[in-house]
Amino acid sequence: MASPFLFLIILIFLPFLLLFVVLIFLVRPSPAKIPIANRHVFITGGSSGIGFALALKTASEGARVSILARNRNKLEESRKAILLATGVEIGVYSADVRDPEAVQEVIDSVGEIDVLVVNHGVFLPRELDEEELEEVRFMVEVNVMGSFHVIKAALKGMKRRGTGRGPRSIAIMSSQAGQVGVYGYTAYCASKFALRGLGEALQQEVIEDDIHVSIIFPPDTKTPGLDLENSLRPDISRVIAGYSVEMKAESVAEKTLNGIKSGSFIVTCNFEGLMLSIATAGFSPQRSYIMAFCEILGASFMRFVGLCFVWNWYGIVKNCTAAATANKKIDREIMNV
Ligand SMILES: NC(=O)C1=CN([C@@H]2O[C@H](COP(=O)(O)OP(=O)(O)OC[C@H]3O[C@@H](n4cnc5c(N)ncnc54)[C@H](OP(=O)(O)O)[C@@H]3O)[C@@H](O)[C@H]2O)C=CC1
Ligand SMILES: CCCCCCCCCCCCCCCC(=O)[C@@H](N)CO
Repeated sequence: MASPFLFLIILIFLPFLLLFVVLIFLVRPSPAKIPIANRHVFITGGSSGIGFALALKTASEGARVSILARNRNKLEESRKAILLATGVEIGVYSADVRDPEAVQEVIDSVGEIDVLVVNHGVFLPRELDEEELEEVRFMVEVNVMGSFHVIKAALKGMKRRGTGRGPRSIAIMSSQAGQVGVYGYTAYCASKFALRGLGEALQQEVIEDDIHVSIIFPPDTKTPGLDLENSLRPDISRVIAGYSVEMKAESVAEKTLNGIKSGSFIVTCNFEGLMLSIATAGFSPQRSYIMAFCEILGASFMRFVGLCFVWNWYGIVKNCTAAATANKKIDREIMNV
């Protein structure tokens, strides 16, 4: 006869077990695997940082790779570097993603795309009050409209419903600043949050074409873009972003590629990112019943953790602002003497 203790254990775990079984049947879309070898991968912003690391990685895994960016010299350098490292010749194309015709022309010229990586992006962190509207418009136009131009230009060719070409992927580079509002990033956060909405809606529209959307949420990543950003960044932004560990571009590229291959909708890059994805799961599609299980069990606890972080960040904002005001006062006193 089973002991009462065993009975109790079963009783406690039964609901979890049931939930798990339900989730196996509930999660949508159904699992998908995206092959990379011998397929055409098209990467915007592939001449620098994360995009370059991804171009290198996909080329070394046997994909045909094309990259798009503005600066021809950087494109050429990337082509040479990848040829040297892998022996693979990639295609390089110069266009500004803000120019829909130029983007369309490039995409029409490269042939069928199997994996589209919308990775280009610009970031100029500054308090909104200090930022020119021109800079806000620049970030929104490149990060949001630029992504629309690229996706729209590629979509018709990628769709071709029922052509038996195998599953295709559209991967979009957001940021942890697309999951969390961060001081000094009003425009950038707006642009990166926007990409999530774009991706969630788009996945419903393209699922029947066997196209699988992934959104990647990296933390600070060591790239030329970050070096430039660091020269502008308000201190408070630096402190808040510092709560998520900085990564190397190669590691982010590796996470990105694994996410694409497994057809994951939300792709996280480090531990903090994984926690953020549980805290912000919302109504996003989820293929993995294991992740769905973690999201359900983690939801309320992660909300509590999130509130603790927010408490801490508001404290930082208060202290830094008080310190800055005090400094100004001292400056004024010194000057008055
Ligand atoms: N580095 C980081 O800390 C993080 C970055 N991200 C995101 O990852 C992506 C890549 O970032 P990262 O590697 O750091 O960036 P980099 O600044 O190192 O590279 C940006 C790439 O995008 C291209 N690009 C920029 N503007 C345009 C444009 N108007 N038209 C076409 N191409 C353009 C650049 O080439 P060119 O200038 O020649 O056009 C370059 O190839 C971005 O979307 C960024 O928001 C997300 C989280 C963290
Ligand atoms: C246990 C739960 C942990 C939660 C930790 C939360 C940390 C949030 C940090 C947000 C970081 C935003 C980085 C933006 C990087 C980026 O996109 C730029 N480098 C480009 O501008």
